Amino acid sequence: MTLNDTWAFSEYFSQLLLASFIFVIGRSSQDAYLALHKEYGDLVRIGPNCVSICKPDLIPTIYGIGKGYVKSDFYSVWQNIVNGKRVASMVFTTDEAEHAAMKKPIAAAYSLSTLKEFEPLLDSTTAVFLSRLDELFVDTGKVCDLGKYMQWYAFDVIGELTFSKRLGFLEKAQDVEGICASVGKNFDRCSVLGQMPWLDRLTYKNPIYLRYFAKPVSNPVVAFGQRRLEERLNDMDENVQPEIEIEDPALRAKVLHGTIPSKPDFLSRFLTLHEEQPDTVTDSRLLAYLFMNINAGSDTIGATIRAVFYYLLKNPDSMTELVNELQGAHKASKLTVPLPTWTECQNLPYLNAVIKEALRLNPALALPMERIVPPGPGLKIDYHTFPPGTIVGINPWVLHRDKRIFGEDAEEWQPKRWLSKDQEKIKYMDQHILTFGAGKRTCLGRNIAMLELTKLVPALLMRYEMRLADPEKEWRIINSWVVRQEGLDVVMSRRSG
Ligand code: HEM
Repeated sequence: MTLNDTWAFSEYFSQLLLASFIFVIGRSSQDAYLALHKEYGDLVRIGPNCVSICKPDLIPTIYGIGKGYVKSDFYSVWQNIVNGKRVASMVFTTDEAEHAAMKKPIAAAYSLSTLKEFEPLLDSTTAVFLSRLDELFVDTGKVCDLGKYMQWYAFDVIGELTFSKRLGFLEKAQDVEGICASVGKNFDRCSVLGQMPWLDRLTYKNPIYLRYFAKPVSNPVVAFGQRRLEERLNDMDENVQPEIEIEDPALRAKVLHGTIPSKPDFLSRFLTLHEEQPDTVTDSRLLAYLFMNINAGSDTIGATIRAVFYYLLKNPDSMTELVNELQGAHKASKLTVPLPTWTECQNLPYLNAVIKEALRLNPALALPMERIVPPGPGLKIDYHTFPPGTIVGINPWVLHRDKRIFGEDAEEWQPKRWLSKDQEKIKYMDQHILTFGAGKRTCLGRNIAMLELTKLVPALLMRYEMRLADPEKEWRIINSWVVRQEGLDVVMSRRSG
């Protein structure tokens, strides 16, 4: 079959079946996209006006700054409704001017230099996490659904960073106010509607529905942020998370209680901006910032930590190599236990390679990141020209398995690829990592994510030996744009020495 034939075939296929809609409803679209690209090549038409692209060297063209490719209506579907009006968070606005206005005041709060200030907040939640794992699983020998706890950890961290309070997931060992379920439902619904945005305009964003039936705040996650905001404004911050007994004094010393006004959490930063620039940081934008943190910074982190541990547990050699590195560093007084510092963690090559490999094989957002071809000559790839208005996107899950970029073992877990002596090769691979997006719309929370991942993995591995409860069992991946993996059941014990 020639490229023209395959293109025609996939065109026919997409028209007939509305391919992307069907893949996404099936919840395993990452496999469907991979299979289609293997069969039909670099360009696969997945909807009447939509093309999935998997080809090296195209990231700068589609996502590069100043190239004019804007986000498609896939993103509009995720915009929330507050009091009958659309309120887009930064992730989901398709309007570049609005995006710039939203980003400018808050960008510094997410910068690398601010990171250090977040460490005590992060350590506080990690101390609670370890203490809960000790109590609930190590002391009892019960099997731990580590995936579930990792998601709760991620929620509590973002609560601690945003509101200076853990949201109580770990303390209560439950989904507080059903917020995980709400975030999950929102991903489930919007990932499907995003394939046919007109369906969203016809239903949830229909003016009649909005006028007569919609709740004042459409999304429970926004309502959740609103309640936390009101608590802060009414000085009702304390005592939200139940106090738990923490036996280990080294962990107890790290746990922060209640709100100290000088603590640099996101909410206090946003409130200061709200006071200083009320016309820019309006009431609704303030809520959008809170929603953005909870929505963008919880499930994505949970999915990535789960992947790190899944691959380590499935690859015992890799686990041993990492534990040896950590123990060696600890013996040389270069790694603090129970909670290592960010600076220490950055100096551990195998740890960083493991995290990079998990981010490559398991990008937390696994659908094409859709952009619209701008006015002008169109997008020319090989002998195809896609006219302005065509929706194009690269799916990180597929690109990260491309052998032309990552080599013959592209589909395998191989952290050592990141430790190659060939710096050019590493640079080329790095240029093709899309886990955090690319260009102007790159993930704003990337530094926080790396801080969280890089500190948590050694903290857990220095404390516990872990094994899969059933080594033969595979996890289940549910793809609702964010990938949610189920079935990471582990048995854990305290590591000796
Ligand atoms: C491992 C964790 C994370 C992953 C894999 C991830 C991934 C991504 C990706 C792929 C995008 C771009 C989406 C697109 O262009 O379609 C994005 C955007 C964004 N992310 Fe993250 N993210 C993570 C953690 C976080 C955290 C912790 C926060 C905040 C606390 C955050 C906040 C944002 C924001 C605000 C944007 C929009 C940026 C913009 O449009 O300017 N993310 N993220």
